[in-house]
Amino acid sequence: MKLILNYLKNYKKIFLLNVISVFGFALVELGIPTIVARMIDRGISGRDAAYIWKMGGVILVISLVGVAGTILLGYCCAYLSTSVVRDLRNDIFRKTQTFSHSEFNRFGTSSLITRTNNDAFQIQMFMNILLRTALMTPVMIVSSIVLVLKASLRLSMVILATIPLIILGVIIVAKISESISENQQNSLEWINRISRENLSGIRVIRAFTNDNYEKKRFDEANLSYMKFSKRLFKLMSVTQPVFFLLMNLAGMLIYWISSILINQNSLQVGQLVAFMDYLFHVMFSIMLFCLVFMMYPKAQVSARRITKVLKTTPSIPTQITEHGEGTEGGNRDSGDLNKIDIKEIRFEHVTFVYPDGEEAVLKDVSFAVNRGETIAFIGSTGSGKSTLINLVPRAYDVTEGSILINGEDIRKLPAQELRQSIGFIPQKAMLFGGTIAENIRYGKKDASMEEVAHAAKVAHAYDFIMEKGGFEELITENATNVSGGQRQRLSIARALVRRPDVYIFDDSFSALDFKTDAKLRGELKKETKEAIVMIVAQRISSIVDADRIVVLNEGSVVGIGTHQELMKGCQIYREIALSQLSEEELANA
Ligand SMILES: Nc1ncnc2c1ncn2[C@@H]1O[C@H](COP(=O)(O)OP(=O)(O)OP(=O)(O)O)[C@@H](O)[C@H]1O
Repeated sequence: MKLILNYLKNYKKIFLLNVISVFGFALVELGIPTIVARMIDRGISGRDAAYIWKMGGVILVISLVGVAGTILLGYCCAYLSTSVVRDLRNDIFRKTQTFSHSEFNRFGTSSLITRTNNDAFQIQMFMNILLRTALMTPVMIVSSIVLVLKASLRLSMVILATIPLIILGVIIVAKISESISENQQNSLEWINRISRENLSGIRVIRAFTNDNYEKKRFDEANLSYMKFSKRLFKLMSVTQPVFFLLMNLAGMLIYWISSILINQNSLQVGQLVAFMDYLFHVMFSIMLFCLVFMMYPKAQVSARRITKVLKTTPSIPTQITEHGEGTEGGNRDSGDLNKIDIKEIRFEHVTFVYPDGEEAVLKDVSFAVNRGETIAFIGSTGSGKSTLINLVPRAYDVTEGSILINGEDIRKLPAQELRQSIGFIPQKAMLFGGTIAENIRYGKKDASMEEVAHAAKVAHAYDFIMEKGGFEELITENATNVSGGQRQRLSIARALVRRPDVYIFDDSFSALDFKTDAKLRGELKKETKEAIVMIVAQRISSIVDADRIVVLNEGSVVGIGTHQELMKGCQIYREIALSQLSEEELANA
C-alpha cells in the first residue's frame, strides 16, 4: 500500500477526480432508492401524479450524473493504475541497470523479469479494483448504514449483526491466502526460469535429446504453480458462496421481520423497498471490500518483491540513479559522460572472492600495463582469467589489494566514466535486436558510417556483412542468423568503433579459424597501438607477440614475462605451449 501511495502522489489531480467521481456514484446509488421510496409512499399511495413526474425527473437527472460519474471513475482508475505501474516498471528497470553483477546474481535474471512483469501486473490489477472500491465502499457502507438506521432501527439490527461475521471471515481468508500467494509467485518465477533456459538452450537440449527431461522439469514447475493457484481458487470458491449465504439469510430474516412490522402498520411498503435497496448496497459494498481485501495479500507479496529490488543498494555505485539521472549534472546519455584518460592499469596484491563464493578465485595478483602495451592472460580453465579482466570495468570490486588506474584506486573512479574508456569484448558475443550497423554503433552512438565500416573492416567483418546484404541487414533474436565467429567479429567491431583507451578481449578469438585469427590480430595491432590491450586466450598463437604474458594457475600468478622468457622460466607455460604447438613452430614464434 505504501508503495502504491508513493507513486500515486505524482497524480494528485486525477486522484482528486477519482474521489469526486466516487462521491457522484454514491450519490446516485443511494439517492435513487430514497426517491423511489418517497414516490411509492407519497406519490403512489397518495395518488399524486404530479409528484411522481417530478420525482421521475429528479431520478433522470441523478441517473445522468451517475453515468457521467461511472465513466469518469472508470477513466481515472484506468489512467492511475496503468500510469503508476508504468512508473513502477520504469523504476525497476532503471534500478536493475544500476546493479552490479553481484546483485544480478543474487536476484537471478528470471526473478527480475517476473518482478518487472508479473508482480507489476498484480499491482495494476489490485490498483484498478482498489481505486474503484476502496474509496467507494467506505462511503457506501457508512452512508447506507446511516440510511438503513434511519429507515428502520429494528431491521438494521439484523444487518449490524451480520457485518462483524463477514469481516472476521475476510480477515481469516486474507491470512490464509497470503502464504499461498507467495508460493504461487515463486512457482511462476520457477516456470519463467525453465522457459527461458529451454527457449535459449533449445539447440543443446535437442542435441542431447533431453526433450523429455526438460518436459518433466517444466511439468514439475507448472504443477507447482497449478497446485497453489488451485488452492487459491478453492479458497475463493468456498468464501463467496458462504458470504452470499450469510447475505441471503440476513435478507430472509429482514423479510420476515418486515412482514410482521407491515402487519402492525409500523412499516410502510415504500420504506421496505428502500430498506432492501440500501441493504443490497451495504452487502454489495462489503462484498467489494472483501474482494479488495482478498486481493490484498497477493498484491502485498508482489509489492514486497518489487520493493526489495527498489531498495537494493548497488554494491558498485554507477552514475545512473533510479530515476535515470546522472548523479552529477542531470539526465545524461552514456555518450555525454566524461571519459577517463587511462594511461596505466596496475593490480597490486589483488585477491578476489565472489560474493556468494567461499574460496579466493584470485590470490595476490600483481602486474602493471601501460599505454601502447599488450598484456595477455593464459592458464587452465577456471584459473581466474575472466574474473581478473572483469575487475577492470568494475563488474566486481576487489576483496583485498587494489587496482590502480593512473595511480588512483579504481573504487574512487565513477564506474560509468571508467567503462566509457573501455572496449570490452566478452567471451560470449552478445548482439542485440536491430541492424548490423546499430549493433556496431552500440559502442559509439554517434559513429559515422565511415567509422562503422572501418571498424567492421579491421574486425574482418566487412566481407561477410556485404555478403549478408549490408549494414542495414537485421540481426534476429539471439543473433541466430550470424555464426559464432561472425558474432565475435561484430562484437570486436563494436568495441573498435569506440576507440577506447583499453581493449579487453575475453577469449574473443576462440570461434575464429587460425587464418582469420592471425589476420585479425595483425589489423588490430595497427589499430590499438596507442591503447592498453588485455587479452585472455586459450591459444598460445594468439598471444605469442604480447609485450607481457601473465600465467595463472588456480588464481595465482605463476609467471610473468614475454613468450621467450616464459618458455625458459615457467614450467606451466611451457606445458601449455608444447601441448598446442610443435617445437619447430615455437622456435619460429
Ligand atoms: N559469478 C560467479 N560466482 C561464483 N564463482 C564464480 C563465478 N564466476 C566464476 N566463478 C568461479 O571462479 C573461478 C574462475 O572462473 P573464471 O571464469 O574466471 O576462469 P577462467 O580462467 O576464465 O576459465 P575459462 O578459461 O574456462 O573461461 C571458477 O572456479 C569459477 O567456478
